[in-house]
Amino acid sequence: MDARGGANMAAGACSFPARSGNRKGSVKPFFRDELFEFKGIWMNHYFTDNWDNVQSFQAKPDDIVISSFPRSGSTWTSYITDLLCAYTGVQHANFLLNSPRLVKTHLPVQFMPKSFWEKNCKIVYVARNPKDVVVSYYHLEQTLLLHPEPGDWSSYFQRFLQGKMVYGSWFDHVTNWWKKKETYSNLHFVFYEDLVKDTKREIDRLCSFLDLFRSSEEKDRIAAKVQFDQMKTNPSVNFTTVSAFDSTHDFLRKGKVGNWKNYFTVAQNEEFDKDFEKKMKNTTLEFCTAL
Ligand SMILES: Nc1ncnc2c1ncn2[C@@H]1O[C@H](COP(=O)(O)OS(=O)(=O)O)[C@@H](OP(=O)(O)O)[C@H]1O
Repeated sequence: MDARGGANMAAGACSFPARSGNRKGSVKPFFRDELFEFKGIWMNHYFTDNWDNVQSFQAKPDDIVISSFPRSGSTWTSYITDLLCAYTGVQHANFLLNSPRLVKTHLPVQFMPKSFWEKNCKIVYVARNPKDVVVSYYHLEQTLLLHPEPGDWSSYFQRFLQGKMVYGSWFDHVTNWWKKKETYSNLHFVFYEDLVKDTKREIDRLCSFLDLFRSSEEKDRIAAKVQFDQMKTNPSVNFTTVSAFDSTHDFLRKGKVGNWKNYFTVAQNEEFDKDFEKKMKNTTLEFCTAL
């Protein structure tokens, strides 16, 4: 979980859950860590060793949380939100202040520190077609050295369906966050595919949710600044250069809807669709997985 910036923007960036990659005397700064079941969710130690601090995190009422299952567009949404909170065409003094804090997390809803609920913080949840998520996650895990070895594509695909991923099952993650909307109104869903299709409209919606008033010109400037090609060349949001990554894959990789079609076999697609239908049958959340 990163506070003020998932997009590593202004002051006060911190990571949550946060800890050093140098665990239990390991000489390597980062190392591949195995999955284990943690309170019913597959996790790795990198994200759980700091658990008491995570759970006792003290939220402030104006904190803005950006939550998602990994690889769903959270960096993009964090960057947009960060610019919306800070941007007036030129960087003004507030840009250097620590409020509001942006807190980026991939925690399943049941793991969220209770302080966020008590303070009624605004939470933006980003969701993406799981077929693109699994492909994107597969590439990330090849390069992000603190995650478990991804193995080959077909076994990774099976693990995704079984929910044996860092942060658990995509299906549970998304549907449980969606269910939270029934009892918590300060929760806004953003869909990656909508952001790709019409960034400006999603920025408008974010502004309404966050009670931010930005001129049309400001929103246009932000929409241009957060396009994939712009972000890819921006080291503060394309984290490929940080030391936990080897440099063979890009953190901001393709930025496309439907890239899964280059990886799924016909049989995998059929298996996925069947599983999707079964696991999503009790939720009102609708997804188009054919895109
Ligand atoms: N501006 C913009 N336009 C389109 N797509 C974008 C953009 N910014 C990030 N991305 C894509 O989002 C994917 C990464 O998601 P996350 O930021 O949630 O990843 S992470 O969990 O924090 O590692 C990852 O998807 P893939 O390219 O499919 O791997 C990023 O490229």
